[in-house]
Amino acid sequence: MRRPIVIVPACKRSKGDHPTHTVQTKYIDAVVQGAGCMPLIVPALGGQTDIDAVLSVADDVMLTGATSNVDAALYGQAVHDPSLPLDPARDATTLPLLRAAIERGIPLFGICRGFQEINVALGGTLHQAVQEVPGMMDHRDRPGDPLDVQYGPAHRVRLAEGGLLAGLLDARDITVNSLHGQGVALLAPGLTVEAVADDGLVEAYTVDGAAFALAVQWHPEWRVTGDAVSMKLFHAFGLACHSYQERIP
Ligand SMILES: N[C@@H](CCC(=O)NCCCC(=O)O)C(=O)O
Repeated sequence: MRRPIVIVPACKRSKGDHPTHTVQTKYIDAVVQGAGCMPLIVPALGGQTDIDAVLSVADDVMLTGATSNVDAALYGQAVHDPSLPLDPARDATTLPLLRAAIERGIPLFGICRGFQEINVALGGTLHQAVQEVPGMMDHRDRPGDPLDVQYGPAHRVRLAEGGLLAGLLDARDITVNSLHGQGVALLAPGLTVEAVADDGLVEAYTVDGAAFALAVQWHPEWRVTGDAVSMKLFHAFGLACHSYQERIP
């Protein structure tokens, strides 16, 4: 049997003078080495995307992280810091795509920006600058640090008792990396919290009623094969893809 196909929507960003559609290699490698699946990159075509065509070949959808922010207009707010990058082409691709995937029961895995996209797509909102919210930690990385430091352990998250993650990881809490300035403010209806940081920020959730629809604010794709927790997450994700593939001819 062929490997399950994981749809990975790209970011649209300029490389010099040329607009490009890009996905970071670590996400692609994690799908192959962590989940045992075949990634299929989909360009950020926005409204030109034929969602039926894309999902007709999908056994899963994985939404990656990105330095760009989800446009605050999508949850009814003005952009707080206009100096930070946006990616409207990605927003216009991923939000309708993930809604359709959820409606069809296609497994979904969101990471960082992907975690934020799902929340916004389903009616939630974001803190645009978590570090400016009284009582909240600064969840950002320092771009000048070496990557090993940026993606290194940053803070504890407490896993929801009886939740998917607590069962999957057989743990009450784990330490995660942290590279985000935005975060969940209002959790969308139909999402169940799976993990929270010590400052109360939601760090993971699942979509109610879905066979597998998990989103995490941290980065389990980072050097996935060297991290037991990350491998458990991607292995579970891969099993969900195989189950979906076997269920749908
Ligand atoms: N821009 C959002 C999301 C942050 C995010 O996805 N960070 C990771 C970027 C690099 C990578 O993909 O590893 C925010 O700041 O909250």
